[in-house]
Amino acid sequence: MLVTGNDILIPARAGKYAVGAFNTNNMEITQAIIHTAEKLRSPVMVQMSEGAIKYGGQDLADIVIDLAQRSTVPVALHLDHGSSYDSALKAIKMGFTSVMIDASHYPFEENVHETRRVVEAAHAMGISVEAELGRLGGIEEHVVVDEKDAFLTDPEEAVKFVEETGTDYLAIAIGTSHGAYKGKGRPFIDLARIKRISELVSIPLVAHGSSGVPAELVQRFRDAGGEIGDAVGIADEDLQQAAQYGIAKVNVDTDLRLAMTTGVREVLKKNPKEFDPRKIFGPARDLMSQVVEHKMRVLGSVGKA
Ligand SMILES: O=C(COP(=O)(O)O)N(O)CCCCO
Ligand code: NA
Ligand SMILES: [Zn+2]
Repeated sequence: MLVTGNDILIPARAGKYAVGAFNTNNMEITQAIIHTAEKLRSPVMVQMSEGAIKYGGQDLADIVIDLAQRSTVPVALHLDHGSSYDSALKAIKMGFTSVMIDASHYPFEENVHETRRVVEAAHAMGISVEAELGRLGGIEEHVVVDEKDAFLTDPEEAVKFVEETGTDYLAIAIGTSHGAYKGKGRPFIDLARIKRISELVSIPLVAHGSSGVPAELVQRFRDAGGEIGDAVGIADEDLQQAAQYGIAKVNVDTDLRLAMTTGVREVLKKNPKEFDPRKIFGPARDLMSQVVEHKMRVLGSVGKA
């Protein structure tokens, strides 16, 4: 069934598990996400960035909405990194049941103002909202500690932000970053900060930049002809700990991108004569389903639907 983000995330925070929010850009990715959620009896959030909306438009949104409506588990369609009030309202008109307004790059007051506008409009239409406080990722090792703190979400400021905006869930900057290169060795994620924020803020918390970038997938990508540097992601154990500390939504895009591309590359490399789209995209869909399954097991959402 198609539900709002609150319907999925409030129980997740209360139950100390997290729910995967997986980015989609086509039918196969959407099927891998929702069919795996049904197989595992897991709630799930399917998200589209503004780039995905540009790429697939209402056609793609309708694929998600139709699968969600027919699904036997709760599914929300979420706008990822909405950049403006207009973008959020457009997504709601397209049938999205959850929208992010990401005004985290503005000064605090402007972030509050922009977020509150979206919250008022979305709530008037029964849609739930994600906002962001703090600067996500891209924190390099060379950044000295206090500068590093300048990026990460301040717990006391988070309390004020949630009170002043009425946002339903909050994306916090905890050291993670988007993409395949999240640091060296075991990338930094500030579990102590998550715990502190969760003690002060009772709404569901969101972790962006949480792909695991598993080494075996990276190697398969390379072996199939892909080129990628020393890619590394967030450790499964760290995400499990974060879910104990109030993280209820975990964003995953890079792992699905790597899985789809690896699946396609392997077929094309192995069978240069192949040109049946079902034989090219089918294995990619299967590999993405494996990635989604692993993540749901790590986050603890299996059987929660
Ligand atoms: O937080 C994330 C996903 O992070 P990750 O790149 O770790 O999958 N997203 O919001 C998805 C869009 C960013 C481009 O990947
Ligand atoms: Na988001
Ligand atoms: Zn993100």
